Amino acid sequence: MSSLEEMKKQVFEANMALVGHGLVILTWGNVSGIMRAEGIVVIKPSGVPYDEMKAEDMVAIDLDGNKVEGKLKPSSDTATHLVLYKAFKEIGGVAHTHSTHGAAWAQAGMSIPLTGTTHADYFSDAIPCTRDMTQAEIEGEFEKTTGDVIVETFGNRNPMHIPGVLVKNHAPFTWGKSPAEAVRNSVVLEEVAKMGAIAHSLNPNLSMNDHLTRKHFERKHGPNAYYGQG
Ligand SMILES: O=C(CO)[C@@H](O)[C@@H](O)COP(=O)(O)O
Repeated sequence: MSSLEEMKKQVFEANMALVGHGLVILTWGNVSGIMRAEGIVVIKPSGVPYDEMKAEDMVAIDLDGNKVEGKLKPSSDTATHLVLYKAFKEIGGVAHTHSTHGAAWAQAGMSIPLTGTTHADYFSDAIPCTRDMTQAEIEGEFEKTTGDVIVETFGNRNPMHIPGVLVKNHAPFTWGKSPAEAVRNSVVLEEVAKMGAIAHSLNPNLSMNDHLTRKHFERKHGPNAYYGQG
């Protein structure tokens, strides 16, 4: 199996895992993976029902968005994925879902606060919500700008320490070292979004002390990983 065929298989399995975890319905969402040495991104085809999708349907594009292999049209979110790969050099996979609770926090325009150890095990801080896009941005290259606004939201923070974001009035994007890890982070994001929504409705004044957060995050990611030192 060539490295491209292997990546198409990985990306296909990751997209099917979105369905398996109940994170997408119809044709919503998408997962991609990057072959950095070859400068190729493999992504889900646009508008294809998951129950009709095959590994060979995955589309290969270069970092400028030009199709290099595949019969179908790449996902409509391709430009967003490409911005993230160019800005976040450590990531190997990107996932986008419209998972209910994550999309609800995005529609509310609220970051998911860090108030639980489940959250702290995977995200070292609140899961941020991006700012509003300007009218010019909305009317311009919307998908590329969606990526730009995500990158702007992170500033110089380590994206591997907060491997996900809520795009305001849209939905979550997550990433990781591989397509499978990006999907794992989408699963966690949806779970902590659900927990956060319930906790917030019970007590709007949620809090969590830094030491507990730091202990849990460093347990998973090693000493000094907290606050992006790792
Ligand atoms: O976010 C959206 C649309 O808002 C997309 O994820 C969703 O429609 C899936 O599009 P693709 O089938 O990947 O082109």
